[in-house]
Amino acid sequence: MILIILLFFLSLVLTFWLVPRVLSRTSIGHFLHSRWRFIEECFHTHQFYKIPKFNQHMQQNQLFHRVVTYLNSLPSAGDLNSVNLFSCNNNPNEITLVINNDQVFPDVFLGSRVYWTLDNDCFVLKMRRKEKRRILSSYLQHVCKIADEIEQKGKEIKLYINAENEPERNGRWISTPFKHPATIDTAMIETDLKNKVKADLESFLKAKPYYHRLGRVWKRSYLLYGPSGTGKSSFIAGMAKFLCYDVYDVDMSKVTDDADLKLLLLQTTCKSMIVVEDLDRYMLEKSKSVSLSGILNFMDGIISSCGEERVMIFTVSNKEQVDPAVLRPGRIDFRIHFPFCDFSAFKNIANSHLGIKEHKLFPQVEEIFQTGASLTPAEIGEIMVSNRGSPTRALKTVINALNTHSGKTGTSHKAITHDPGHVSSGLPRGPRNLSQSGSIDGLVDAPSKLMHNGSSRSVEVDASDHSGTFCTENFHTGKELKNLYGLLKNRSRRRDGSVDFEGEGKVG
Ligand SMILES: Nc1ncnc2c1ncn2[C@@H]1O[C@H](COP(=O)(O)OP(=O)(O)OP(=O)(O)O)[C@@H](O)[C@H]1O
Ligand SMILES: [Mg+2]
Repeated sequence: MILIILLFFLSLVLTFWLVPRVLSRTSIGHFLHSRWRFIEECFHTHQFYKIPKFNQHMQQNQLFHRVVTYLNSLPSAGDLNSVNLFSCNNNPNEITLVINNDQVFPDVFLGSRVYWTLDNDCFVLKMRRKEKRRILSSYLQHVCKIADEIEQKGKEIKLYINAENEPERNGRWISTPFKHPATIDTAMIETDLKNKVKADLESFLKAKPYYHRLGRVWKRSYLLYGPSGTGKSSFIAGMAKFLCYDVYDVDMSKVTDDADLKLLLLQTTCKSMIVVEDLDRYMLEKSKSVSLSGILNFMDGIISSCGEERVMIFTVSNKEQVDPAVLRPGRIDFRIHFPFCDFSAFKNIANSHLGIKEHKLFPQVEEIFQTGASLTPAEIGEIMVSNRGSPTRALKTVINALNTHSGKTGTSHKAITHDPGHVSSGLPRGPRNLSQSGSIDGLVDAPSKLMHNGSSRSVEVDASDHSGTFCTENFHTGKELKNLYGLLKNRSRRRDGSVDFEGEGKVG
């Protein structure tokens, strides 16, 4: 009796556990499954649609390529018995999978099963006749949409800059591949804020029907504001890469008049990012060639409806200096503040640049931050890059630089905010005297040590002249000298009181 019960249980286990597992993990299961599908399909009549690679004039059929991209993206692509694998010259790491002539590629859409086969240079789509009305058109739209999204993600981004307005030039934009290494994730702003921006961009990408239902142009505008060197331009690069949009960087100094600005906009493409940097500074210029009304129309005028799916980005140091009409919703939809570094931002930079999460000097750094001292992410990053061989030396250099900012008066830059008079009176955030101690001042001091070395000018900065903690660096190129100049310029901008000291990053 016991034996019978045991045998019964054994047969149950075999039937319901072992057999399905064996079948699902071996080719027997696959074979039986496909035979069953074949038999099932025999009871239906089918409709066939051909998608040839070329038309009668031997021009490429874009739908054919979209189908290739789409089929490649399906998870079932890997289940086929045999496929051809290709990689292209442009990107050898990208493997493309192309089905064989004799392969059947199944797909499911809205609960219906469809089949793709490749017949020489022609895809054949097979679906049940009774279902074609319900799914054919929406299925093909789905194929195109997915393929376009994939292509958009994989495409090489381009940076366009507006050239001088010369009659013989064909178009106003010159392009170059955009290879900026920054991403939204590498930006030195709060993680929450990064996630908000990503979510906002993602929802914008999907919002075409929504915008159209409202009768609005499908575009979104961002204002990035904050002092120089806080990472605004790098963030723009990250946003462009996130969207996979080409970037049109408008150099306002090359725009000849309002009409020229309109023309530039007309010559941009959809799915692009239009960037105008330092708008506040441009608007303060006395002899500017574009009027306020020209800028307002560019941002949200009738002309902005020529071309869709565009993101516009404007950067300013001080948004208070910008006409409120420029900042109204529609012209600016999302504001991102780029503040000076606080201790938490400092720790992120130390982690990314030096690979340290903790250090015995951190409490000292924190203490100085609490006095209100701070540097821009660019300044801290630069010190860390220069001293990356020694975290201790890097941190000591940061401490020196922070002390130089706040130590002597104990006044924070936040305190200065409310008293613009102080800003121009040369208090802590102003440019430091060349003879002051501190590593960055060491850099500033460098021009006095310019050395002529053949055709290249070499600037040697000697640590021992100052705090003794500064990393010795040689500056050989004009670009590096320009960086030095940039640091000087950053300081003098702060003296102008043109920066916005609002404290923590926030979304407007
Ligand atoms: N995540 C980062 N980590 C380290 N350095 C960074 C980071 N982001 C930007 N930087 C550096 O900081 C410097 C300033 O960045 P960026 O040019 O983006 O600032 P900005 O706010 O646009 O300045 P400006 O207003 O002067 O144009 C650059 O040299 C850049 O390489
Ligand atoms: Mg910038």
